[in-house]
Amino acid sequence: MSVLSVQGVAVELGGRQVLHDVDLRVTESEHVGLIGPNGAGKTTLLRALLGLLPIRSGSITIDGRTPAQVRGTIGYVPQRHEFVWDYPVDVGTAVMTGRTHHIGWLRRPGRADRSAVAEALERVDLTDLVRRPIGELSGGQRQRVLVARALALRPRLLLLDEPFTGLDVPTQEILTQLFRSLTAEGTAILMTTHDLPAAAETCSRLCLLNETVVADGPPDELRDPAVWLRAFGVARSEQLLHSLGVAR
Ligand SMILES: Nc1ncnc2c1ncn2[C@@H]1O[C@H](COP(=O)(O)OP(=O)(O)OP(=O)(O)O)[C@@H](O)[C@H]1O
Repeated sequence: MSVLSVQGVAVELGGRQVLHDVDLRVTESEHVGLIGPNGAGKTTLLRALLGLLPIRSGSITIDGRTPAQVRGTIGYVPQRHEFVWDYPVDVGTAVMTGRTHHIGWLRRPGRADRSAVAEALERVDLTDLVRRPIGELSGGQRQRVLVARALALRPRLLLLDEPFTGLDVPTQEILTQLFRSLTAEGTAILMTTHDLPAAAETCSRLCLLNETVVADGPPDELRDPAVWLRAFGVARSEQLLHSLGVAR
Protein backbone atom coordinates (compact mmCIF):
# COMPACT_ATOMS: atom_id res chain seq x y z
CA MET A 1 0.00 0.00 0.00
CA SER A 2 1.29 3.44 -0.95
CA VAL A 3 2.24 5.61 2.02
CA LEU A 4 3.77 8.46 0.01
CA SER A 5 2.66 9.52 -3.43
CA VAL A 6 4.30 12.40 -5.32
CA GLN A 7 2.90 13.28 -8.75
CA GLY A 8 4.18 15.87 -11.19
CA VAL A 9 5.65 18.05 -8.44
CA ALA A 10 7.45 21.30 -9.23
CA VAL A 11 9.09 23.57 -6.63
CA GLU A 12 10.51 27.06 -7.13
CA LEU A 13 13.00 28.69 -4.80
CA GLY A 14 14.11 32.30 -5.17
CA GLY A 15 12.31 32.48 -8.53
CA ARG A 16 14.23 29.46 -9.90
CA GLN A 17 12.69 26.08 -10.69
CA VAL A 18 14.53 23.60 -8.46
CA LEU A 19 12.30 20.56 -9.03
CA HIS A 20 9.97 19.71 -11.92
CA ASP A 21 7.75 16.77 -12.90
CA VAL A 22 8.78 14.70 -9.88
CA ASP A 23 6.92 11.40 -9.58
CA LEU A 24 7.67 9.08 -6.68
CA ARG A 25 5.87 6.49 -4.62
CA VAL A 26 6.97 4.84 -1.40
CA THR A 27 4.91 1.93 -0.15
CA GLU A 28 4.74 0.27 3.25
CA SER A 29 7.96 -1.56 4.20
CA GLU A 30 9.96 0.06 1.40
CA HIS A 31 13.31 1.75 2.02
CA VAL A 32 13.93 4.11 -0.87
CA GLY A 33 17.26 5.87 -1.38
CA LEU A 34 17.03 9.35 -2.89
CA ILE A 35 20.29 9.91 -4.73
CA GLY A 36 21.67 12.74 -6.80
CA PRO A 37 24.48 15.29 -7.05
CA ASN A 38 24.86 18.35 -4.81
CA GLY A 39 22.10 20.80 -5.60
CA ALA A 40 19.88 18.14 -7.24
CA GLY A 41 16.92 19.10 -5.04
CA LYS A 42 16.90 16.20 -2.56
CA THR A 43 16.56 18.30 0.60
CA THR A 44 14.08 20.55 -1.20
CA LEU A 45 11.92 17.53 -1.95
CA LEU A 46 12.02 16.37 1.68
CA ARG A 47 11.03 19.87 2.82
CA ALA A 48 8.12 19.89 0.38
CA LEU A 49 6.97 16.49 1.71
CA LEU A 50 7.03 17.95 5.23
CA GLY A 51 4.85 20.85 4.10
CA LEU A 52 7.65 23.32 4.83
CA LEU A 53 7.84 24.52 1.21
CA PRO A 54 4.95 25.22 -1.14
CA ILE A 55 4.77 23.25 -4.37
CA ARG A 56 4.14 25.13 -7.60
CA SER A 57 2.29 22.29 -9.30
CA GLY A 58 1.50 18.60 -8.89
CA SER A 59 0.38 16.81 -5.75
CA ILE A 60 1.82 15.17 -2.65
CA THR A 61 -0.21 12.77 -0.54
CA ILE A 62 0.81 10.92 2.60
CA ASP A 63 -1.65 8.21 3.53
CA GLY A 64 -4.08 9.99 1.24
CA ARG A 65 -3.70 13.37 2.96
CA THR A 66 -1.79 16.53 2.13
CA PRO A 67 1.50 17.45 3.88
CA ALA A 68 -0.32 20.26 5.70
CA GLN A 69 -2.89 17.78 7.05
CA VAL A 70 -0.24 15.35 8.36
CA ARG A 71 2.18 18.00 9.59
CA GLY A 72 3.94 16.96 12.78
CA THR A 73 3.26 13.24 12.27
CA ILE A 74 6.02 12.39 9.78
CA GLY A 75 9.32 11.24 11.24
CA TYR A 76 12.04 13.57 9.98
CA VAL A 77 15.77 13.27 10.61
CA PRO A 78 17.50 16.47 9.42
CA GLN A 79 21.18 16.71 8.60
CA ARG A 80 23.13 16.80 11.89
CA HIS A 81 24.43 20.35 11.42
CA GLU A 82 20.86 21.67 11.16
CA PHE A 83 20.10 20.87 14.81
CA VAL A 84 21.03 23.29 17.62
CA TRP A 85 23.43 21.18 19.68
CA ASP A 86 24.48 23.91 22.13
CA TYR A 87 20.92 24.22 23.46
CA PRO A 88 21.14 23.32 27.20
CA VAL A 89 18.92 20.21 27.27
CA ASP A 90 19.56 16.54 27.89
CA VAL A 91 19.05 13.62 25.50
CA GLY A 92 15.61 12.70 26.90
CA THR A 93 14.31 16.26 26.52
CA ALA A 94 15.70 16.55 22.98
CA VAL A 95 13.98 13.32 21.97
CA MET A 96 10.73 14.49 23.60
CA THR A 97 10.74 17.57 21.31
CA GLY A 98 9.90 15.13 18.51
CA ARG A 99 6.45 14.81 20.13
CA THR A 100 5.73 18.53 20.49
CA HIS A 101 2.91 18.30 17.94
CA HIS A 102 1.23 15.42 19.87
CA ILE A 103 1.68 17.02 23.27
CA GLY A 104 0.49 20.48 22.26
CA TRP A 105 2.23 23.77 22.81
CA LEU A 106 3.10 24.58 26.48
CA ARG A 107 1.55 21.33 27.77
CA ARG A 108 3.32 18.67 29.80
CA PRO A 109 4.21 15.27 28.31
CA GLY A 110 1.91 12.47 29.46
CA ARG A 111 2.54 8.79 30.10
CA ALA A 112 2.15 7.86 26.40
CA ASP A 113 4.75 10.51 25.47
CA ARG A 114 7.24 9.28 28.07
CA SER A 115 6.79 5.69 27.00
CA ALA A 116 7.25 6.59 23.27
CA VAL A 117 10.49 8.43 24.15
CA ALA A 118 11.78 5.53 26.28
CA GLU A 119 11.03 3.09 23.46
CA ALA A 120 12.76 5.33 20.87
CA LEU A 121 15.87 5.68 23.08
CA GLU A 122 15.95 1.94 23.57
CA ARG A 123 15.79 1.35 19.80
CA VAL A 124 18.88 3.50 19.18
CA ASP A 125 20.64 2.15 22.28
CA LEU A 126 20.82 5.51 24.08
CA THR A 127 18.86 4.70 27.23
CA ASP A 128 21.99 5.03 29.37
CA LEU A 129 22.62 8.57 28.11
CA VAL A 130 19.11 9.91 28.74
CA ARG A 131 20.32 12.60 31.19
CA ARG A 132 23.48 13.56 29.24
CA PRO A 133 23.49 17.16 27.88
CA ILE A 134 23.24 16.98 24.09
CA GLY A 135 26.22 19.34 23.70
CA GLU A 136 28.46 16.61 25.19
CA LEU A 137 27.57 13.93 22.64
CA SER A 138 29.77 12.52 19.87
CA GLY A 139 28.69 12.77 16.22
CA GLY A 140 27.40 9.19 16.18
CA GLN A 141 25.45 9.71 19.42
CA ARG A 142 23.94 12.92 18.01
CA GLN A 143 22.78 11.07 14.91
CA ARG A 144 21.10 8.47 17.10
CA VAL A 145 19.38 11.24 19.11
CA LEU A 146 17.94 12.64 15.87
CA VAL A 147 16.72 9.22 14.81
CA ALA A 148 15.16 8.61 18.26
CA ARG A 149 13.49 12.03 18.09
CA ALA A 150 11.84 11.03 14.81
CA LEU A 151 10.91 7.56 16.10
CA ALA A 152 9.27 9.03 19.21
CA LEU A 153 6.36 9.81 16.88
CA ARG A 154 6.09 6.14 15.88
CA PRO A 155 5.76 7.39 12.29
CA ARG A 156 4.48 5.42 9.29
CA LEU A 157 6.74 7.52 7.07
CA LEU A 158 10.33 8.28 8.02
CA LEU A 159 12.36 10.86 6.06
CA LEU A 160 16.12 10.76 6.59
CA ASP A 161 18.48 13.44 5.27
CA GLU A 162 21.97 11.96 4.88
CA PRO A 163 21.84 9.85 8.06
CA PHE A 164 25.19 8.09 7.44
CA THR A 165 27.39 11.14 6.84
CA GLY A 166 30.44 11.20 9.12
CA LEU A 167 29.53 8.01 10.99
CA ASP A 168 31.94 5.20 11.76
CA VAL A 169 31.17 1.75 10.36
CA PRO A 170 29.74 0.23 13.62
CA THR A 171 27.33 3.18 14.04
CA GLN A 172 26.30 2.85 10.39
CA GLU A 173 25.62 -0.83 11.05
CA ILE A 174 23.47 -0.06 14.10
CA LEU A 175 21.36 2.34 12.04
CA THR A 176 21.16 0.02 9.03
CA GLN A 177 19.92 -2.76 11.30
CA LEU A 178 17.39 -0.41 12.89
CA PHE A 179 16.09 0.71 9.47
CA ARG A 180 15.69 -2.96 8.49
CA SER A 181 13.61 -3.65 11.61
CA LEU A 182 11.48 -0.57 10.97
CA THR A 183 10.68 -1.55 7.39
CA ALA A 184 9.95 -5.12 8.54
CA GLU A 185 7.32 -3.56 10.84
CA GLY A 186 5.77 -1.69 7.89
CA THR A 187 7.45 1.74 8.16
CA ALA A 188 8.10 3.44 4.81
CA ILE A 189 11.53 5.11 4.61
CA LEU A 190 12.82 7.72 2.18
CA MET A 191 16.49 8.54 2.70
CA THR A 192 18.87 10.89 0.93
CA THR A 193 22.48 9.78 0.88
CA HIS A 194 25.78 10.32 -0.91
CA ASP A 195 26.99 6.92 0.27
CA LEU A 196 26.22 4.95 -2.89
CA PRO A 197 27.52 1.52 -1.82
CA ALA A 198 25.58 1.79 1.47
CA ALA A 199 22.44 2.83 -0.42
CA ALA A 200 22.75 -0.07 -2.85
CA GLU A 201 23.07 -2.46 0.08
CA THR A 202 20.44 -0.95 2.39
CA CYS A 203 17.68 0.25 0.09
CA SER A 204 15.04 -1.83 -1.66
CA ARG A 205 14.76 0.87 -4.34
CA LEU A 206 16.84 3.80 -5.53
CA CYS A 207 15.41 6.99 -6.96
CA LEU A 208 17.99 8.99 -8.93
CA LEU A 209 17.07 12.67 -8.79
CA ASN A 210 18.46 15.64 -10.65
CA GLU A 211 15.74 18.29 -10.66
CA THR A 212 13.45 15.47 -11.79
CA VAL A 213 13.50 11.68 -11.44
CA VAL A 214 16.12 10.34 -13.85
CA ALA A 215 15.69 6.67 -12.91
CA ASP A 216 13.87 4.65 -10.28
CA GLY A 217 14.16 0.95 -9.49
CA PRO A 218 15.74 -1.76 -7.35
CA PRO A 219 19.56 -1.41 -7.12
CA ASP A 220 20.07 -4.55 -9.24
CA GLU A 221 18.12 -3.01 -12.12
CA LEU A 222 20.14 0.21 -12.11
CA ARG A 223 23.40 -1.18 -13.37
CA ASP A 224 23.64 0.81 -16.59
CA PRO A 225 26.52 3.32 -16.11
CA ALA A 226 24.85 5.75 -18.56
CA VAL A 227 21.91 6.18 -16.16
CA TRP A 228 24.23 7.17 -13.31
CA LEU A 229 26.26 9.55 -15.45
CA ARG A 230 23.03 11.19 -16.63
CA ALA A 231 21.72 11.47 -13.04
CA PHE A 232 24.93 13.15 -11.92
CA GLY A 233 25.06 15.33 -15.04
CA VAL A 234 28.57 14.27 -16.04
CA ALA A 235 29.99 12.79 -19.26
CA ARG A 236 32.36 10.50 -17.39
CA SER A 237 33.50 9.80 -13.83
CA GLU A 238 35.59 6.72 -13.15
CA GLN A 239 35.25 7.31 -9.42
CA LEU A 240 31.45 7.43 -9.53
CA LEU A 241 31.26 4.20 -11.52
CA HIS A 242 33.92 2.57 -9.37
CA SER A 243 32.01 3.40 -6.16
CA LEU A 244 28.96 1.72 -7.71
CA GLY A 245 30.89 -1.29 -8.93
CA VAL A 246 29.55 -0.70 -12.46
CA ALA A 247 32.67 -0.43 -14.58
CA ARG A 248 32.37 0.99 -18.11
N1 LIG B 1 16.26 29.17 -0.03
C1 LIG B 1 16.70 28.99 -1.27
N2 LIG B 1 16.56 29.95 -2.22
C2 LIG B 1 16.99 29.75 -3.48
N3 LIG B 1 17.57 28.61 -3.91
C3 LIG B 1 17.73 27.63 -3.01
C4 LIG B 1 17.31 27.75 -1.65
N4 LIG B 1 17.60 26.59 -1.00
C5 LIG B 1 18.18 25.80 -1.92
N5 LIG B 1 18.25 26.41 -3.11
C6 LIG B 1 18.81 25.85 -4.37
O1 LIG B 1 18.00 24.74 -4.72
C7 LIG B 1 18.81 23.74 -5.33
C8 LIG B 1 18.55 22.41 -4.63
O2 LIG B 1 19.10 22.48 -3.31
P1 LIG B 1 18.98 21.24 -2.30
O3 LIG B 1 19.55 21.69 -1.00
O4 LIG B 1 17.59 20.73 -2.32
O5 LIG B 1 19.92 20.18 -3.02
P2 LIG B 1 20.44 18.78 -2.48
O6 LIG B 1 20.20 17.78 -3.56
O7 LIG B 1 19.86 18.48 -1.15
O8 LIG B 1 22.01 19.08 -2.38
P3 LIG B 1 23.16 18.49 -1.38
O9 LIG B 1 23.43 17.09 -1.85
O10 LIG B 1 24.32 19.41 -1.67
O11 LIG B 1 22.66 18.58 0.03
C9 LIG B 1 20.25 24.22 -5.26
O12 LIG B 1 20.58 24.76 -6.51
C10 LIG B 1 20.21 25.29 -4.19
O13 LIG B 1 21.17 26.29 -4.46
